[in-house]
Amino acid sequence: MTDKTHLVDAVTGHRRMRRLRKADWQRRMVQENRLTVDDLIWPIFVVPGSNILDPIAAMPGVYRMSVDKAVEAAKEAADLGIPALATFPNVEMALRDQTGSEVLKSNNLLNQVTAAIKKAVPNIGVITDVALDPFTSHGHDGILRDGEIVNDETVDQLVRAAIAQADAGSDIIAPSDMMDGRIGAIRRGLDAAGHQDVGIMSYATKFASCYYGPYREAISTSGLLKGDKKSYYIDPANGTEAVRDAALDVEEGADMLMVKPGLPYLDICWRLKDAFGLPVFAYQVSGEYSQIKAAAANGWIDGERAMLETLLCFKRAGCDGILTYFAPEVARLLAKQG
Ligand SMILES: NCC(=O)CCC(=O)O
Repeated sequence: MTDKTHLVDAVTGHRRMRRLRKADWQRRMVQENRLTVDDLIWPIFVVPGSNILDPIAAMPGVYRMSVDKAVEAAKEAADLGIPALATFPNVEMALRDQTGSEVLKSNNLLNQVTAAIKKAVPNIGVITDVALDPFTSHGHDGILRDGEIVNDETVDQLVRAAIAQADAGSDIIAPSDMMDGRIGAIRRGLDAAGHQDVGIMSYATKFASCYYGPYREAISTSGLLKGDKKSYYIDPANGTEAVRDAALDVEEGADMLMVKPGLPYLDICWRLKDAFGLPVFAYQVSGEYSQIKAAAANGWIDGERAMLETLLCFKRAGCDGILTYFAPEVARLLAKQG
C-alpha cells in the first residue's frame, strides 16, 4: 500500500480533475473565461494647455494629458480596438469653488476633451463622469453646506452637468457621486433635452475605500478634501446594502452598473450580475493599479501576469468589462499575442 495513486483512486473513483489540466491544448479547450480588448475601458486624465504629458508619480505609466494629447491617445486606443474611454479632468484651482459651478459650463475642460475626441475619433465611445469633486474647492462630490453634502440640490446640479456633457458629445453618462435619486433625475433630464440615446453607466456601488488615493493625486483633490466621503459612499462592510443601492439605480433607469473599487469587491460584481442581469463593469481603481506597479517595480511580483490575472478574474466574477489604467498596456499585449 505504498502506491499513493492507488489510494487516491480508491477514494475519487473515476473523477480526476487533472485530466483537464494536463496540457496547454487541453487547458485552452476548457478555459471558461477570456480577456479580450472589447472588455477594456481606458480612464484618462486631462489638463488644460497643449502638448502636455505630465506623469503621475503614484501611477507609473499614467499621464495627465492636454486635450491634443488626449485626442492622440483616443486614436491609439481606437487603433488598438479599445471600445471606450472614460475622461477625468484636472481642473485649474482658480476655477474650483464651493458648489463646483464650473461643471455647468459647456466649454469646461471635460466638455472640451469630449468634443475634441468625438470630432477626431468618432468611432470610440466617450464615457463622462458626473460628480462635482474635480470642480469643488473642497474635493467632495456634492455641494457642501454647513458641513453636510446636500443631496437634492447636488442632484439638480448633476442633471444640468449631464446635459452639458451629452451636448458636448458624451455617449455614456457615468454618475459617480452616490447621491440618492440621481439616476432617475439624470435620465429624465437627458430625455427632456433630446438625449434619449445617451446611456447611463451608474457607479451603482461605490465604496468608501482607501484605494482612490493615487486618483486624488491625479486630479489634485487630495490636498483639498476635508473629512471623508462616508456619508455618501458605501461602507466596505456592506454587501446587501450595495445590492439595494444598485436595485434603486436599475429601477431609476440605469443601463449599466459599475462596482468600484474592483478586486476587493468581486463578490459585489457577482451579486449584481446575478440579481439584475444588466451589464456590469468593475473599476480597477488607481490604488489597485499602483499596488501592482509598485510590487512589480520592486521585483516582488510579475507585473504583467498580475495585470492579466486580475483582469481575467473580473470576467470570472461576472463582469462585462473593466475600467482599468492598464487598458493600453494590456491591449498592446493582447494584440501581440494575436
Ligand atoms: N470617479 C472616478 C474615480 O473616483 C476613480 C477612482 C480611482 O481610480 O481611484
